[in-house]
Amino acid sequence: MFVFAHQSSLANQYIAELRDVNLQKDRLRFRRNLERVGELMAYELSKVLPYQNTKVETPLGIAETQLLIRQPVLATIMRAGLPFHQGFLNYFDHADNAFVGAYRGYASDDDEFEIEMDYIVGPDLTGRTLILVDPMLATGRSIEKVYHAMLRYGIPAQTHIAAVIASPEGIGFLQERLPQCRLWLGAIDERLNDHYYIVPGLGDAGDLAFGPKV
Ligand SMILES: O=P(O)(O)OC[C@H]1O[C@H](OP(=O)(O)OP(=O)(O)O)[C@H](O)[C@@H]1O
Ligand SMILES: O=c1cc[nH]c(=O)[nH]1
Ligand SMILES: [Mg+2]
Repeated sequence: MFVFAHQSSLANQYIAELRDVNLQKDRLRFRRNLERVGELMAYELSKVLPYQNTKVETPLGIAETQLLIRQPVLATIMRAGLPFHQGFLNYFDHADNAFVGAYRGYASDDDEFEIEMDYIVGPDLTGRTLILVDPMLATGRSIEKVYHAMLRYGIPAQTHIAAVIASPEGIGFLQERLPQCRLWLGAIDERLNDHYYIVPGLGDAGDLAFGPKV
């Protein structure tokens, strides 16, 4: 498991700004910070992907380098995942992409919910590197449901899960249910509250990025 908060870097400043209740009023900055964390996390993740030796022709000769054998598939969950996804896509700029519409559906007045999923589109995943990106890993139920739904497009060679803020409960859930997936996290917080929100977390990432919904 990789965690930005376990080492010193600028990523922690961007995450601090995402959490800051005053800076959150600036939606553009909130979205851009999700994107910036996505960019930095994409770079860290790129270090464990397979590369091949390659030659590139310059105006003056031939340079030897290593390039990714194949670009990954980036998959995200709307809404909050969109700016984070864009950060990954800025760096994996030739990636293929998948999008999923999934959200917490509340049946009644209580806090219990089912993950509703009503839109999914993606490329053939057979043998690919799949990176599931969603800024909030709370209970882990959204990611788990989306991972299984994605398998209709084929079995990936490896799967990475990227989140900005995670709860210990969500991490434990995914480690039990999806032990084959590698986790890339910005920070691990204290706990979930009674509404299954991460504490201290940052609040509702989708609303902060795009505005309240009814
Ligand atoms: O780990 P979980 O308990 O499943 O919760 C995490 C989910 O909650 C958020 O989305 P939300 O349902 O708020 O939708 P939104 O992005 O449209 O606001 C977040 O982006 C995750 O998808
Ligand atoms: O803390 C949380 C949990 C789920 N979704 C969010 O946006 N925040
Ligand atoms: Mg939300």
